[in-house]
Amino acid sequence: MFKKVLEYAGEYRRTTYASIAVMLLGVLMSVLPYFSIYRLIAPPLTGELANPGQSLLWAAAIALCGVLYALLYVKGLSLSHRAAYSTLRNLRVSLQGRLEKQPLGVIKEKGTGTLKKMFTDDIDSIELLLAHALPEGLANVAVPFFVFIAMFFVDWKLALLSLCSLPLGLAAMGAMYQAGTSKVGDYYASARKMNNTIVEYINGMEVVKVFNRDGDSYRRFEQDVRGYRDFTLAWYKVCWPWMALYNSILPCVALFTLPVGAFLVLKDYSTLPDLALVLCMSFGTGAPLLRALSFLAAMPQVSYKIHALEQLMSALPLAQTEAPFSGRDHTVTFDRVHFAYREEVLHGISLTVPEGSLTALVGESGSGKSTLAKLLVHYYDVTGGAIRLGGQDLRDMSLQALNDQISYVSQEQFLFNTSLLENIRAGRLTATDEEVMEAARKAQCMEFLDRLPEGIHTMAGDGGKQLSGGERQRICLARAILKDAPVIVLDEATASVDADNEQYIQEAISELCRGKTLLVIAHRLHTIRDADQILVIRDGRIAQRGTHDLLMEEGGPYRDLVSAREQSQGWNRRPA
Ligand SMILES: Nc1ncnc2c1ncn2[C@@H]1O[C@H](COP(=O)(O)OP(=O)(O)OP(=O)(O)O)[C@@H](O)[C@H]1O
Repeated sequence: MFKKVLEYAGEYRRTTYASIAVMLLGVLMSVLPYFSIYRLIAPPLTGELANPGQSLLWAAAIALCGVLYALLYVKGLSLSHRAAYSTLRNLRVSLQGRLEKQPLGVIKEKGTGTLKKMFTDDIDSIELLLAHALPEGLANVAVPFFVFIAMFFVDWKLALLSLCSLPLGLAAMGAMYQAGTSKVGDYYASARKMNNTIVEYINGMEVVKVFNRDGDSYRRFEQDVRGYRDFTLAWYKVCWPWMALYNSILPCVALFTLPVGAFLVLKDYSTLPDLALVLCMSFGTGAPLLRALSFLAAMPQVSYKIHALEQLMSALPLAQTEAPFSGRDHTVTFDRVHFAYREEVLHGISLTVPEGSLTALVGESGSGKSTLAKLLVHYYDVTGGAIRLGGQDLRDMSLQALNDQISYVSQEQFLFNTSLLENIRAGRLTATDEEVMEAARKAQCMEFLDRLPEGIHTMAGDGGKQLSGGERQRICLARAILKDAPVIVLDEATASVDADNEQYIQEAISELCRGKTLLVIAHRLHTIRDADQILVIRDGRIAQRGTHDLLMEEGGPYRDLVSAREQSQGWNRRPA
């Protein structure tokens, strides 16, 4: 466990070792006074006359050790914390680097709560390991270890007696570990669940209020918070008895030494001064052992978190190379593509979107349309087959190279809490203010930007909450227009917007799509009547393909879909 974490210490590994050395000296200073005490009480035991000068010297040594212990302890802690927090920083940067290489879809599935917990709380908990358990724990175990060895040179029988409590204490500690490990998984899972629920509860508050789901939502919240409490208590409950046992047995190094040692002295197997010395040494080891133990209780939890972090870090990265895009054109090809989240949802999809053409995907909810779009923008790796852009497999180019060629306009429109100008500029960071304004104009944003007090310099608010859904959509379209990628993947918004907004959005989309290779997930069928090709997706397979006229004439799933939509929303809309 220490080794794994120390790999991230980098240049601070030496600082960690220095902190261990300083702590070792510190703990030694906390044990030496017991030797001085022995020197103070030894003369009467050996029948020597006490020397006041020497006694004063031993007393001064006790005080000096106390001062040195405090100084070394502070220095050791300052070194260990410097090393620990630098290692935590390295861990966070490394985790971010690994996550960046993993498929975006996989990252999103983990949930904001879980990821936030890993980045903050879980990594923070490793501080206990690096700043305390490693330097303090090690020093507090090492010094008693050497003291026990020294005891053997004094009197091996008495030394053995003072070690007698160790096996009992260690057995109790082992039992605690075993019991704790069996529960820590449940505890950790419940913490993760609670985190995700809290994040979801906060994010979904608006929906909860609108649909009067306060009761339901609160019940789930309450249930997961209660679950966390129950699992935590269950975990503590199995650990507490063993903790109490080893905490009381282990430091009692005089448990056997005092009664049995006195018997040995009476029987002349040992001497009184040796017994006094061994007892002093034993008492000296009690406090460091207790301190070392205080860290042990948390170790199963820390170990579990390190394991979870390792798992996250070692998840398969997205298949990609460093190569730039070198496709011959921007024709998109799906070649017998299979894909599974857990169960397979796409079963051998083959399709071609010729450069400069519009292909529309239609189908019932859950048929696999969004998954196809996400695969094209490489949110996930296909589980079978291949997706090519201009003949080049997506896995044979870097994600950045692919991103330069494709704009994905999804239903989730995320705006950063910065100015609208900067939000649009995110499409092409090198764009001038004039170019951003031009993109905003093309995306029909001026209509609402002119109404805002600070125009395009208005702050978007947390997640773009200052704007209406339609306005947010247009800002995102402006971003895509500015990016000007040759391939556009458009997941049409299902959320209904008012007629004015819809007209603006359709105009922005037309501007964005002019002359591009287009894959559109169409929820409103009237918008794709002029598509070069319409694919009807059903249960992860292509059920029908052709133009609108051809498919209407042919009959089958497409015509059924059109009739169903006609019935539900009317067909008298203007084509895009
Ligand atoms: N992250 C995920 N994890 C597991 N299963 C998923 C995930 N996302 C989608 N699915 C499943 O994959 C199947 C296809 O989903 P997909 O979102 O591609 O359908 P869709 O046709 O785009 O639906 P809609 O029109 O409602 O957006 C569905 O059965 C869905 O439940």
